[in-house]
Amino acid sequence: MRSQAWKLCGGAVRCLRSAATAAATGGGLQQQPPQTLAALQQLHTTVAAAAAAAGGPGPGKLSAKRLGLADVQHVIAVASGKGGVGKSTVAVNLAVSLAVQHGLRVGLLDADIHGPSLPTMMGLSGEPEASEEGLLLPPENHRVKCMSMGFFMKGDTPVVWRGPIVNSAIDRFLMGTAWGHLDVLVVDMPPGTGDAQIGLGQRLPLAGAVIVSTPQDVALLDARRGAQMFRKVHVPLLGLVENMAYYCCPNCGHQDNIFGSGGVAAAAEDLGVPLLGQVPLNGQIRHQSDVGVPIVMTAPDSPAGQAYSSIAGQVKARLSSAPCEAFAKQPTITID
Ligand SMILES: Nc1ncnc2c1ncn2[C@@H]1O[C@H](COP(=O)(O)OP(=O)(O)OP(=O)(O)O)[C@@H](O)[C@H]1O
Repeated sequence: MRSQAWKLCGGAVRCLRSAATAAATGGGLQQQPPQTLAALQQLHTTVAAAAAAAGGPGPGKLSAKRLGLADVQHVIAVASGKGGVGKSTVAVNLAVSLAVQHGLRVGLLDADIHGPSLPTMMGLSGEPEASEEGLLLPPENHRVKCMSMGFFMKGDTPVVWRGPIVNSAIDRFLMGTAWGHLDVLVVDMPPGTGDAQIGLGQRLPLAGAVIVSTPQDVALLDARRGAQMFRKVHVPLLGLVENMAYYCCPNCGHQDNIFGSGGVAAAAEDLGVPLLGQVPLNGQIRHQSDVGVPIVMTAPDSPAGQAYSSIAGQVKARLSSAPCEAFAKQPTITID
């Protein structure tokens, strides 16, 4: 029974590849709707059937304890209300720090289907292989297993899938990846607080969320909205991270709060959650992301490296104090 399920999943993997290829090479949904939609429909059918064959709750619902997530202890989200505030950079450095500095088994899922930056930031490229059982094998670097739509995209062609199809693809990456035994799976959420993010917050079996913001008022307002969104879907807030908190001139040492100061700490206090850390605005952070070696690997003792390590330590401590929170509510992923 079980092996049949895995074989069905192999079909799902092939379909995901062909759907991604259709989107990348043909310009996506608008140009090639029948192929892309058909591939995703097939993917839907095979994964749902696989769950049913593996003893899951039947077509329509996938238990989070099935398939690739079976041995994942905690899933956490790194989110931001506003785009471009450094959420992915925090997610990557948090994941690598948890693995390299704090000794955990870690995975990183890029849930940003439209702007996947994880392969570049983690120094990975090429299409993932499938396991004998048919699950995607996550490429690994810096001791972190990774999955991203970026692995399946060719060149600079955008993915033009819309809401439900994007949700489907994220669910398949979550369930259809052979994560193996992980202490923590970090999910880099797409930016914003719209339908997609609310849906993800409801569907993912989240143990908690880290919210990233810059100190700027417009970013903070959206960060507060993001925090409330997670509360509404009953996901605990692990804390806030202030990114680009200050700039320290490498020549004279003068420190400047370019985007303002104090706002993220005040928001954390209002929300009753910890301010996990303050990461400086620093050219090395950007450079290391661009070359695929996060700064926690190259300069762990720098102010930025220490900030990421401290954030990771607090997240680890919080997860250790609530070991089964992730699956306590037995979430399900609904396949429409
Ligand atoms: N602390 C920092 N210092 C310097 N550059 C940074 C810092 N944090 C992030 N960056 C840079 O800012 C840019 C945006 O960062 P990132 O992609 O992590 O943001 P994001 O919030 O995930 O964006 P998106 O909304 O597109 O998902 C990147 O070029 C990144 O290298």
